[in-house]
Amino acid sequence: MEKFKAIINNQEIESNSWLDIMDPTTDEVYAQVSALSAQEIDSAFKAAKAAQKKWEAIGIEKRTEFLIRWRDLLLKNEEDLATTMMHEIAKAYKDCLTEVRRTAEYIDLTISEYNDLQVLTFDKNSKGVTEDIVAEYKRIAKGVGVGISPFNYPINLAVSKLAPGLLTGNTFVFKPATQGSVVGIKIGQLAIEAGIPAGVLNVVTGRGRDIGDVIVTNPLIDFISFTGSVPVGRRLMEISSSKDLVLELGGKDAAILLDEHNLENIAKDIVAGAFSYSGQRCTAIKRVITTDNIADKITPLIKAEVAKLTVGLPNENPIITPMIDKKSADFVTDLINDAVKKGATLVYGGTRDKNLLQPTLLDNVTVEMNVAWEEPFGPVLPIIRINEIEDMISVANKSNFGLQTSIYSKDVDLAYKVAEQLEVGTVNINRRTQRGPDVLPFLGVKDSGFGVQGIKETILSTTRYRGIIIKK
Ligand SMILES: NC(=O)C1=CN([C@@H]2O[C@H](COP(=O)(O)OP(=O)(O)OC[C@H]3O[C@@H](n4cnc5c(N)ncnc54)[C@H](OP(=O)(O)O)[C@@H]3O)[C@@H](O)[C@H]2O)C=CC1
Ligand SMILES: O=C(O)[C@H](O)COP(=O)(O)O
Repeated sequence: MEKFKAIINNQEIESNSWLDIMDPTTDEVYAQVSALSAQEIDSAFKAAKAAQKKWEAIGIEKRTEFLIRWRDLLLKNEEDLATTMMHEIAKAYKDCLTEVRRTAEYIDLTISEYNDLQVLTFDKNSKGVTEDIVAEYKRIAKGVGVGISPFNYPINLAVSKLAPGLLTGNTFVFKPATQGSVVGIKIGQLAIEAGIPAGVLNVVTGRGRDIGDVIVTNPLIDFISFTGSVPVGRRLMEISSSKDLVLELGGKDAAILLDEHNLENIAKDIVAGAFSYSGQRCTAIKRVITTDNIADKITPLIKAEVAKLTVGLPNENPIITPMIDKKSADFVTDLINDAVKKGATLVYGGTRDKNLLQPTLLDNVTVEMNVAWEEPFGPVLPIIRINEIEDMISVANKSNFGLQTSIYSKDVDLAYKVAEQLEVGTVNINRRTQRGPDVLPFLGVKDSGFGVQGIKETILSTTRYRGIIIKK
């Protein structure tokens, strides 16, 4: 079995302990990665700190060249990266390839967005300035960043933190999810191959519950970008040494249907939004809210679409693949059982072979059922019947999450009015919930997050103004 070593200061670390990386499809150990000690993690921060000023000083043109070389290497190695990802997280191979390509595009867009950033200047002719001064405000690096990514997009949600921060002159200690660590180490190896200097990108591996506190309490941290679950996000807020945090956490995105227009296409959109990568996406549609009349019409259409979903192993490129682990699959099964026990109608699915769950559709879900509120992060979609728009908004807003919502209606003005009342980061009218296009700001409110991601926003959150004012 192959072993992959963590990378600190561009050196592979000869650690004494190893962490098993499972293949969720076979439930066998696929590889091992270093399980770093507290001392080794501390040395990663020292390396990042030592490298930062020099990395910033080499200038934007040089850093852009390094990033382009890194992007080229990601693409050159896309098959290997996609295959690794497929084994680590059981995502369909073609979706893994798409993720690598989306990541390469993310780097290109980061470079072009950075070029569009304006330097702020003021002088005695500027509004509100009475002194004879010339003032210039440039964005500069914050310093040493921590990037912590989740399992479900191991390349994209890593590079979307790292690329903007690296481009602007920061250095990083990057901790990939355990399932996703081999890919995390591989992108670190490719950064070395791209010539990115020692200490600029350090990849530390180990179980989050063992090394997480050690990472986030290091005194050398200037900012943290985390994507993952709510409990870990909350812990970071409590204990991190830096309070400069961007947190992208879970979601319970609703699709609210206001009328009967275009139901066949909406059913297709909802199913794509709910079930891709087996629902293991923060932006997946995780509940449908609509009236009795509309539900009577759309439920059979959604059922027909769900029945078409392909189910199988990731190398066969289906939509539904085995869930990331048994604990997660058990959680979804419990949600389904709880709902059925309390009177929900099992319209489709509900069966399971180990971690491979059939896509499951539940109708007549009520607010007493856990599946109405919990984030399953798995292939189950509840339909909640509510007849008044005010009550739909109220149930949508009662969730502790506030990531995104979809509203489907032929009356865009009405949909817009509803959108204005929803407590979420983003509302999509007549489109499914999703993160892209990546140039858009991406944010959650309430338990769904803190701060904003997206290409420009990440450039902003990994930099600060430095003002220089000259009195004439
Ligand atoms: N809003 C968004 O953009 C997104 C949100 N998510 C959310 O993430 C969750 C699923 O991802 P999952 O990977 O299971 O999330 P986790 O919160 O379990 O893990 C996320 C990352 O945090 C690490 N971690 C675990 N414990 C700690 C700790 N105490 N301190 C610091 N880091 C720690 C994990 O490492 P390890 O794997 O070693 O435990 C992993 O790298 C869902 O709730 C989902 O909604 C996912 C994607 C996008
Ligand atoms: O991690 C996630 O779930 C993503 O941020 C969602 O991205 P997507 O909407 O592009 O799948």
